[in-house]
Amino acid sequence: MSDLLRVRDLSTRFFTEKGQVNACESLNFDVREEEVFGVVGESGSGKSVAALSIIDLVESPGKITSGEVWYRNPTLAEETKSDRPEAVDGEFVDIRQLTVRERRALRGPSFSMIFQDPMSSLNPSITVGEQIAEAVEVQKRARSNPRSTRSRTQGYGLANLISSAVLPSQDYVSEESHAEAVSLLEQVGIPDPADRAEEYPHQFSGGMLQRAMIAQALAGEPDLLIADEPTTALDVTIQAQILDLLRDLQTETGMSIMLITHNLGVVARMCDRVGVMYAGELVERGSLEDVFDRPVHPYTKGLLGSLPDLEDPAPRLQPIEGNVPDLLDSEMDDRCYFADRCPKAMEECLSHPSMDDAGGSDEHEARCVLTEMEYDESRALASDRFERNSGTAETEVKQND
Ligand SMILES: Nc1ncnc2c1ncn2[C@@H]1O[C@H](COP(=O)(O)OP(=O)(O)OP(=O)(O)O)[C@@H](O)[C@H]1O
Ligand code: NI
Repeated sequence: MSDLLRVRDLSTRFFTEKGQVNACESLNFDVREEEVFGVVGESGSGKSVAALSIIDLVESPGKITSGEVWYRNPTLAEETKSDRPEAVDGEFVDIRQLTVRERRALRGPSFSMIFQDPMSSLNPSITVGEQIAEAVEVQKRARSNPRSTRSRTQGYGLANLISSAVLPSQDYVSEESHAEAVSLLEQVGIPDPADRAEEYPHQFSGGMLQRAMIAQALAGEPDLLIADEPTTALDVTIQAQILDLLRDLQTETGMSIMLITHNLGVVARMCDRVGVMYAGELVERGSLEDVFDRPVHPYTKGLLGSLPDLEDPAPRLQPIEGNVPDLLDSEMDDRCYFADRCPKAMEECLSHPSMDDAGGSDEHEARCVLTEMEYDESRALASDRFERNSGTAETEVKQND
């Protein structure tokens, strides 16, 4: 399969009172068409910020500070080529070079996102059917417009304007959109969809709400669905049902899914390829088999640790001693961020390891010196030695400032 998305050197920072937080540091990865790409890592490793950065939903004090997000869309590429050739590479468009409006217009028909908490996407005071019908309506305006992207922006803006300011939303949703909403509810496995469409979110169970949110996200027929811990809040049986649903929908629609999760059982069950994040960076990526059966990075190995049984949907990441650093730029030394927790840290780990980023989506890569050398016990960093070293490094940084 060819790539749908090529993320290059994407960095996102939060400018806080404590200082600059490097939440995502020069991310490089591809998402192929029709695949499920998993992103795993401990809490605070930057998974959600990475997702939000792709669809341009990072909020202040956060800011995308660099990088490119190349999205394969021949129509958009054709439209963009004439006035912004530098934003186009063959059938790919760097969405970071589009205007805010243009990027916003891609939400729905190109990218949509679902979250752990369905109520972050659903409005409690509007019936479920109505909300999904609105999403359908927005999409229809976009599609009916021949000059899709730029007009799509206007269509989307207009729909928003009408729904939010001029008319109550119920008035502009056509019968047809309503019928489509019902069929979407049916598609995501909601029984009696016509009746359930008339209900409000609070009348739905957790699993049904999750399905409704998925239906809403599908209304735009997105090329990429980003699912951020979509099943974490659900009990195990419902989790499995929702994951099966996502897998089935992926197959039916041919969309790609970027699945963010703590749960390695979920990754094993769902994903074709995996990226492992640590301290704002991708530290390993490759096919599910590469990463799970032949992990290179000690962090990945640590996560996989004593993973009991991949069939068991419950396993969580194994706790590794120590914590994810808090990603404050001033406190991040120029060395492997995992070194102080790593059982295989060596002298070489006192400089920051690189990862081969030019490699395409077929490559298995890890950000670790162990890709270049065998572990050598005589070069091991004793923990006191390590602390002394990192202390020195920090002092040096401060003196340079
Ligand atoms: N609004 C914000 N202001 C300041 N820092 C933030 C903000 N949002 C996220 N961060 C920081 O960015 C880093 C990455 O956070 P992110 O939410 O992406 O982690 P995550 O891997 O998704 O974790 P979790 O598994 O807990 O959801 C963290 O250090 C977090 O503190
Ligand atoms: Ni998160």
